[in-house]
Amino acid sequence: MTCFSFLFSRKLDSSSKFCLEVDEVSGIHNVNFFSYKELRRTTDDFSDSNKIGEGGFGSVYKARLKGGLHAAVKVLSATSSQGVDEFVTEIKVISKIAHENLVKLYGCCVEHDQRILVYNYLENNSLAHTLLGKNPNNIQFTWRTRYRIGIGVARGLAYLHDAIQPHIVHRDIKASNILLDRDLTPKISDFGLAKLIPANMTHVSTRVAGTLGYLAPEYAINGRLTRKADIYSFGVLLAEIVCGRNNTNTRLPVEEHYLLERVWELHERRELVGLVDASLKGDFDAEEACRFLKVSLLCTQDNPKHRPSMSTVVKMLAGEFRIDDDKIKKPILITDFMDLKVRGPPKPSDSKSTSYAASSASENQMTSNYSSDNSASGGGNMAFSGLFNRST
Ligand SMILES: Nc1ncnc2c1ncn2[C@@H]1O[C@H](COP(=O)(O)OP(=O)(O)OP(=O)(O)O)[C@@H](O)[C@H]1O
Repeated sequence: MTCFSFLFSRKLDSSSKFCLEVDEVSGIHNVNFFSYKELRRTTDDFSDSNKIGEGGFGSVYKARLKGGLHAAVKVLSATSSQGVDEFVTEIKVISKIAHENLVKLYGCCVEHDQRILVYNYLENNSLAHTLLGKNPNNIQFTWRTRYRIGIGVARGLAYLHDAIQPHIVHRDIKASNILLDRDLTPKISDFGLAKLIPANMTHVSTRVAGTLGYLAPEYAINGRLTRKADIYSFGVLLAEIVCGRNNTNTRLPVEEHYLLERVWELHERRELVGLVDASLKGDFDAEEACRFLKVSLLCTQDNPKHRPSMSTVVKMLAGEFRIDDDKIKKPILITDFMDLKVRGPPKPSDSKSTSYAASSASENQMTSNYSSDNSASGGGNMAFSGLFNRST
């Protein structure tokens, strides 16, 4: 990891007083530690004017560090649905790796009951806010930009999945976890749910967590986590990037609610080009755009073994690996075998914690509350940390 020691007050070592305070970070090395005082000062006492976002973890503030570097400071809130485990996972995973398409962790703060993460500041927010949301900076997502974003995210994931040992499964690939820097280079963020898969293992069994709409059905049902779960989520995200809409949008006519279903229908009719974001006004490379949508279908195939690896996806997107149309079958949606029902229409005031019930053909049942992901989804995306009764 790059050392930013000129910016930071201390690093964790055996003499650090923080070691005594926090069992949970023992075993974490080479992480820069900020003092709470310093972060308070650089965010102007966590002022509202410096607040740049809010997620499941807590609030995010813009800070100006010593030396003038900007940072995003994520403060774990006491009421966060995410906890100390995810805080520690995030530090352990991201502090050891570096790639152009992954967010960079500058360090953290662990003092008394404060848990804070400090990242490089990314000027252009997330794809959920910009491409799929209100787009306050009025970013122009030309076809070239979308192409670069799609391939960039694929490269970041290929690095996590194939280039490093143990492999890392991110588990929460979605539009709000893809941040954009000044040049609109995509950076995968939010490693709090990530899992390491040692080389000698094909999967790990784990509590199911992720975001509905992006969640690979086989993982949601049996908790067997492989890299293919991320590949499924990437396929959903890729379709969103090309089409400029959320994977689920219940404000659209009923036949258009689910983006993947639309992609499949138009693929069968050989009319994929009709799905490309209308805001491009036809100014795109049709061959590339259709190729991207076909990759999206391949990534979301029912049988995880039929989904290409991320390294192959990178080559397919770049046109260096031929896509065999015969291999593209109907993608699988979680709604295909889980009868997900909203108990009553979500009210605007319910936007942070709407209860959802799920019943499925199997014995599995989601037992958690869900919270809505972002307003642009038309109530479709539900972020959750779902617990399934399962026998794995
Ligand atoms: N490194 C960063 N640079 C700039 N803005 C950031 C950075 N990290 C987060 N943000 C902003 O803060 C918001 C909240 O981020 P956070 O990762 O906490 O939650 P989220 O991914 O939006 O939602 P969830 O926690 O439910 O997955 C983001 O949408 C983004 O606007």
